[in-house]
Amino acid sequence: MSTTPCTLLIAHHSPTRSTRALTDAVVTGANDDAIEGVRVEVREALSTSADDLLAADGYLLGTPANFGYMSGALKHMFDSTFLAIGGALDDSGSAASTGGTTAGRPFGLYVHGRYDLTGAVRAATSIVGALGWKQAAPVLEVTGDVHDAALERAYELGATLAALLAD
Ligand SMILES: Cc1cc2nc3c(=O)[nH]c(=O)nc-3n(C[C@H](O)[C@H](O)[C@H](O)COP(=O)(O)O)c2cc1C
Repeated sequence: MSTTPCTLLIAHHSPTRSTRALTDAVVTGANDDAIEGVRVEVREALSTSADDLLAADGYLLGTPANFGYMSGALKHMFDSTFLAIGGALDDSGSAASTGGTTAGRPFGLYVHGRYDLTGAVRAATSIVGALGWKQAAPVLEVTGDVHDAALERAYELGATLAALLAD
């Protein structure tokens, strides 16, 4: 008898060497040989669709901090899918808390920047909070050059989310 593997979707915007190195480490960790029964899907945020998000059981989101916010690419992903994946707006047009389609699914987040990640982390966690996603690991915040310690933490983040879905 075969069982359908859970899917971990890694949706990221990694336009530079620093962000790409973190994403590569996250992906490698998620594919750790010790973790079985999880399919890892990697998508550029700009080409991540609502169907991709709906089909996943958990999420890893990666973005640089740009102008005090998440990248435009990750923002675009949420702008273009939010309502289709269970999000809702209140009467003022603000994101409203919802128990929609993807509510309860686990997520992890990694953010790279040069000096201040606050706004990017707050924006991303606020949106997925409105979707009802559950934070499954501390946000990985990396400021400045990406050294081995950060890459190890990125690997651990990927492995943590994948292991959670394998359980
Ligand atoms: C237009 C622009 C805006 C940026 N805004 C921020 C920011 O608000 N906070 C921050 O920590 N870094 C900021 N950065 C730095 C980027 O986050 C950083 O370039 C990115 O994570 C990639 O890292 P790297 O340049 O070391 O490869 C910005 C960079 C650019 C080009």
